[in-house]
Amino acid sequence: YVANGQTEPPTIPIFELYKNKPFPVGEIQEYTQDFNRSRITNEEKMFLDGKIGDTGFYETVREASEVHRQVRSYAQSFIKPGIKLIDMCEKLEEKNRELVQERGLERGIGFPTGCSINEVAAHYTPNCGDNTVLQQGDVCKVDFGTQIDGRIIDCAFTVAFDHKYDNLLKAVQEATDAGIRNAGVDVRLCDVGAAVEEVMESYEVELDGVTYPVKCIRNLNGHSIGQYQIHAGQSVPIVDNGDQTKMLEDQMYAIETFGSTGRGHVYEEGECSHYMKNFDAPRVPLKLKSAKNLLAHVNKTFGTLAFCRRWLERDDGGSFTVNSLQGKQERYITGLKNLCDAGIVNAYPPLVDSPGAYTAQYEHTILLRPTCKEVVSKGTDY
Ligand SMILES: O=S(=O)(c1cccs1)N(Cc1ccc(F)cc1)Cc1ncn[nH]1
Ligand SMILES: [Mn+2]
Ligand SMILES: [Mn+2]
Repeated sequence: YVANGQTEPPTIPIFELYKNKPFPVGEIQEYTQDFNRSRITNEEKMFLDGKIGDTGFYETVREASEVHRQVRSYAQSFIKPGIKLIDMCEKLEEKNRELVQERGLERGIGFPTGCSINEVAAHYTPNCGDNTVLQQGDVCKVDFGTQIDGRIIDCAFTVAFDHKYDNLLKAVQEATDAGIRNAGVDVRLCDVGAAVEEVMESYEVELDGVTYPVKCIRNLNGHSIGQYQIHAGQSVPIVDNGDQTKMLEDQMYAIETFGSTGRGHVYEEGECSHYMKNFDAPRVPLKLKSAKNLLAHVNKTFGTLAFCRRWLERDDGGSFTVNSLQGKQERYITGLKNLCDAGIVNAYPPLVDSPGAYTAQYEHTILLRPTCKEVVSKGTDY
């Protein structure tokens, strides 16, 4: 059937769906603290906002957000115990490509589909050959991105099938919402962290007879987002870390919080799947032919967007070897290590709390517009 023009499951690209209509506006929040913003009049704020609007920036971000909402709604219908994580990611990514009407670097997937499980908090997506299956008792963080013109929507939610985790998920959803409410132009980053921490640590969760306080994972944070740059330099803490840096007007932010029943601290651990070119990569001469070929492929296919090993094996993958006798996997592993050692590509290994811990995440992308705060990725689900 068709609901407001879209099929079920969704198959019509969002651009087509809104052919001559404006894309849906995100959730609008007024700024609470009006620090030195009173230095500019409302007329000036509206003028600035209108100028940005005229560039098409808001329409671009709102289109990508609607793609994200429809992709995650479809994903929520098939993310069930027994599904192979690799199939889950590929099905979600295929729909993401379809609804954004993928076109090279102009529009497509923003970064790898994270599906980190239990004590793994972030940056896990299966590499080829990983046959991990989602289980009934798992807590899975689904974190994926959609980008148009390099404007990346970074938005994530947690899936758990056992209601024993309800309080953990509620703590994190409320903490992320508190972070979003406290964000604003000229707001100090540490004050956002403090607001998150206060909400998160007001929750506890009872699992199998043991009661755990929900802890913020203090070394994970949200971040500013730039064009084709998922992390644009500012980190938004989820605890009060004393960072007096102020949030910026006209800046996009990912506000994400993580709750844990474990240490509340993650380490980089396990096989890496997530990689991304250093935004300010040095131009160094490469000796290895496979590295040279791989870098050419990365520049063409991903640019400065994050990618994962699985995507290097997609049939549009270039030829990274001198001899094609090597299997697909070996073809790029050596080259990839060479690019990382040369400081051209950074590796982002899984971020893991203590064994037996359960971690949850919620994340939205927000715009600090001159006139208001817009939670562009807000949906009816979260
Ligand atoms: O942890 S981050 O590296 C970070 C750096 C400084 C502050 S937050 N990171 C950005 C990123 C890095 C590599 C990726 F492949 C994808 C994303 C946050 C994030 N991961 C998923 N969603 N949001
Ligand atoms: Mn994310
Ligand atoms: Mn993020």
